[in-house]
Amino acid sequence: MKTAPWPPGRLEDRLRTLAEERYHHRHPFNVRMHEGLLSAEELRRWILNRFHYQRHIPIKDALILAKLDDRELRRSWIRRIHDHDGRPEEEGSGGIERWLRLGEAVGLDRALLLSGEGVLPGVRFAVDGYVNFCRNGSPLEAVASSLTELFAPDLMVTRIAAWERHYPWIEPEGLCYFQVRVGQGRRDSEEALDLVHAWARTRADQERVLAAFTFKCDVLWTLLDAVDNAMIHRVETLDVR
Ligand SMILES: O=C(O)c1cc(C(=O)O)c2c(n1)C(=O)C(=O)c1cc(C(=O)O)[nH]c1-2
Repeated sequence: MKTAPWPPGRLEDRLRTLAEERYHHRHPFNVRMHEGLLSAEELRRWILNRFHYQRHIPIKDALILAKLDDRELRRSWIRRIHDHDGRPEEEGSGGIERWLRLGEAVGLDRALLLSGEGVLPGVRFAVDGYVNFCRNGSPLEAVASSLTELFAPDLMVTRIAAWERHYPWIEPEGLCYFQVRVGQGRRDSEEALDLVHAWARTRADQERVLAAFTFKCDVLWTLLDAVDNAMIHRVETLDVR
């Protein structure tokens, strides 16, 4: 006998329960960040390594775009690439540019971020894992893996407040990436959730959604593990002090 699909709302409840356990807001590195316990060196290392994630987001979105066979859907999804890469007619726009400015706000040269030097092996593996998951997965799985963004805006609001309070040495323009992303993240994750609700018609599909979401939580967690462990073992891949 085939297992019946969960009723509407149940899938979302399951996602929220999973996030409560596994989303990276619970990672010890984020907890210490919000408590104001990170050194300048630790924050810089996070920003440098997270840039590796940021610059791959439009690449994975281009892979998803290529899987969408509907013109309206492609028209909507392509906005994500513009949001990160910026539009040619708006020089200096886009999330990647704002992240480079975040780097500058903590004293990291943009040339260093762009060089990729100092990106930890664990971060490279985690980001490769995410990009390849979207390359090889079904449209449903690839879109579902972006659903962690349902929980990113609240985390960013906490992060902005924590940075203003505990790390006043960071130039305020550095926060711009997060201030802009809060709204974009809410809109993008609601769009992704609507697609997932429309596409996941069977219990097996719904289970695939949860598996994709869990995988993505693990990507984000592993990225922070790598950054955190570099501190503990003082891996001197790069002096970013
Ligand atoms: O700082 C964060 O905690 C955080 C989390 C996430 C997320 O949960 O995937 C994203 C972002 N930031 C982000 O800035 C971003 O552009 C983004 C895109 C995506 C995605 O999977 O498509 N996630 C996230």
